[in-house]
Amino acid sequence: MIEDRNYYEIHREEWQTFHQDSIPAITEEELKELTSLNDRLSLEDVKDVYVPLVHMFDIYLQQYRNLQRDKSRFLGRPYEPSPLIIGVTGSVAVGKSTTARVLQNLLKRAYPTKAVELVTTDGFLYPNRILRERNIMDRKGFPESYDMENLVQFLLDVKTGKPNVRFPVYSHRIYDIVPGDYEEVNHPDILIVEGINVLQLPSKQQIYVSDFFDFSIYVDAEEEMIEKWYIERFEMLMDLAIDQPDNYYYNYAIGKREDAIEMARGVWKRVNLKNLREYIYPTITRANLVIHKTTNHFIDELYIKKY
Ligand SMILES: Nc1ncnc2c1ncn2[C@@H]1O[C@H](COP(=O)(O)OP(=O)(O)O)[C@@H](O)[C@H]1O
Ligand SMILES: CC(C)(COP(=O)(O)O)[C@@H](O)C(=O)NCCC(=O)O
Repeated sequence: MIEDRNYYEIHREEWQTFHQDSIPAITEEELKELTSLNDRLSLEDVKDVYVPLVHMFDIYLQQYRNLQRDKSRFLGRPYEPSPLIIGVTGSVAVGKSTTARVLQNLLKRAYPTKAVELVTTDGFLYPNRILRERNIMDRKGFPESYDMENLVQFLLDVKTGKPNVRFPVYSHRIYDIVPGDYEEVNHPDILIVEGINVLQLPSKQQIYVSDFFDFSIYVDAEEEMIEKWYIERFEMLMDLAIDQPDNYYYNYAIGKREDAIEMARGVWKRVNLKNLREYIYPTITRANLVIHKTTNHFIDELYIKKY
């Protein structure tokens, strides 16, 4: 956990009482509908943690719009709305995608007329072919495994209002970039960018990914817990692969379970834990908000940056 005078440490019990009158209170029906979209997420977490968070985003969104509007008026330039961008980061398997998806759904609900899009930076990993050529297949997720220039260009295009901006897609199922597959965002009002690398400093570029962020979140938990969640997800991916010979996890799924789990533990330690310690965790102090999770993904504390 972080100890920093630049953060307000807020316990869940206090956090859950925060709200804004500008956003209508969520109904039990809506809560049930939202959690049914993601059965891993508890109703309490949505209500106690994510709803107040979306209420706080409202402050950022209003300020962002006012600032952009006043600035263009001052400069005598036409007001061109650009998206508010939120970054979500943390270790592999800490629950970033789950957090990003629930935020997307809650923001859509709070702003029914606004387009809220989600992009994961996995799509900007180099394809396995290139990782193999560069002999960095065991460095997947480390800074050198991402095409950061392309990611920065993507964010620049979206922020500056380019229409139909494409981005590549990564699949855990094939453990690779999906060849020729792209998704696109078209003038979103809010964009959530989720990935382990989004608060990292660039090695070559002049611009950081985080230069485009209006708000950033780091999802944090103890290493031993994240390892457990990583292994559980690995087992779930194996279970899904059992009848799919073309699935990356198939060979593990049909082999001895203990061997597969031992292998996954090795990957966790050699790759993902190393990456967490060397490159991901050091970015925690750049986040505007740290969400701290404990056993069973229960969120116990939040840290909000003061300045
Ligand atoms: N709030 C939660 N409650 C229960 N399980 C969760 C929660 N958040 C994530 N998980 C589980 O933990 C594992 C890792 O989550 P995921 O969102 O895939 O992590 P990441 O995107 O950080 O790699 C997955 O198996 C997911 O289902
Ligand atoms: C592709 C990833 C870097 C992305 O991380 P995630 O989506 O799990 O947050 C990661 O899932 C990964 O594949 N790491 C390499 C080692 C491994 O776990 O196989």
